[in-house]
Amino acid sequence: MNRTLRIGTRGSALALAQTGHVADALRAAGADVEIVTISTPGDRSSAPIAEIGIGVFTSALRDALANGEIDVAVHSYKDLPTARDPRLSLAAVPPREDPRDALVARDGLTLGELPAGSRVGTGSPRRAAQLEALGLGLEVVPLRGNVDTRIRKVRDGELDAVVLARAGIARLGRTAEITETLEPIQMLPAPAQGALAVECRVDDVDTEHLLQSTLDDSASRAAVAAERALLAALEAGCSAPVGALADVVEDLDDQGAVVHRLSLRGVMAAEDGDLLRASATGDLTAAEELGRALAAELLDLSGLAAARSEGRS
Ligand SMILES: NCc1[nH]cc(CCC(=O)O)c1CC(=O)O
Repeated sequence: MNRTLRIGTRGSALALAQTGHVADALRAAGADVEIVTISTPGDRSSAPIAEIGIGVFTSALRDALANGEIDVAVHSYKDLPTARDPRLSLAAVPPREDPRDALVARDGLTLGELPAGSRVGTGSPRRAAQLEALGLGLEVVPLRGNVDTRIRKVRDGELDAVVLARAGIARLGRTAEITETLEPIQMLPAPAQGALAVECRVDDVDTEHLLQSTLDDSASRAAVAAERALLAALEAGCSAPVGALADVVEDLDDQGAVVHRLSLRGVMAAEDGDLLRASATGDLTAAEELGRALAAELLDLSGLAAARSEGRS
């Protein structure tokens, strides 16, 4: 291809870092690329995400792509709405970063070392619900802003700790500031956390092929597909309290041969704030079915939980 690919990105340090990696990989494959920064309403507002809605970071980028202002859009996958955009093709899911959440706390402390009453910042209902369920007596404080702003609140002494996606901190080269990486058993990440979504126009088959062959990682794509199908089936949107994580695991088939399968875990907050958990394993080629099946199981559990709390009252 001898045209220059215009890659659109948000202007935050995190977005520029992750788009830079995508651009480098495309250049290494011989493509001619240029980066175009697009400002989104999500970048201009400081209201809680739950109020301004899912898609605030991504729809301006998607419109610019559909209109032909750019040829490729790079998103944090977890910020995308679950509904497909018929104008666009999800051409590549690059190898996923560590999907876990991370704690940045004062004085090098871990979650378990934070004294009761410590103020822990997060704007995410998913993180808040899971922090509260740990029973450590932590005070969860609402928080928004970019990675730098959030970490600064700990440095300034305004908060004792913040919880962030490890991937975001890593992409900014600041992993030294992490005081604990949270295990999924305590804190399941957001569906698709740590993954990127690289889109092009649905009719731009040359670009689609280039992105797919240069960037796509099938294991990351399958894992994220399962997590997102679970989220979509729970109709929860980005900031609702749903966590999910799929891992590719080795299993044995009927003949005793090693096969790769998907192991999916999910968590959801019931109405009374209790956490409901479920897990299941399925074929790599049926990721979305696995996600939907686990969502159905969580919905059954939430029905049982609701009936139980009614019985109590
Ligand atoms: N909601 C904002 C957002 N979108 C993507 C990331 C981090 C990188 C990623 O998960 O890919 C973050 C920051 C955070 O949750 O701490």
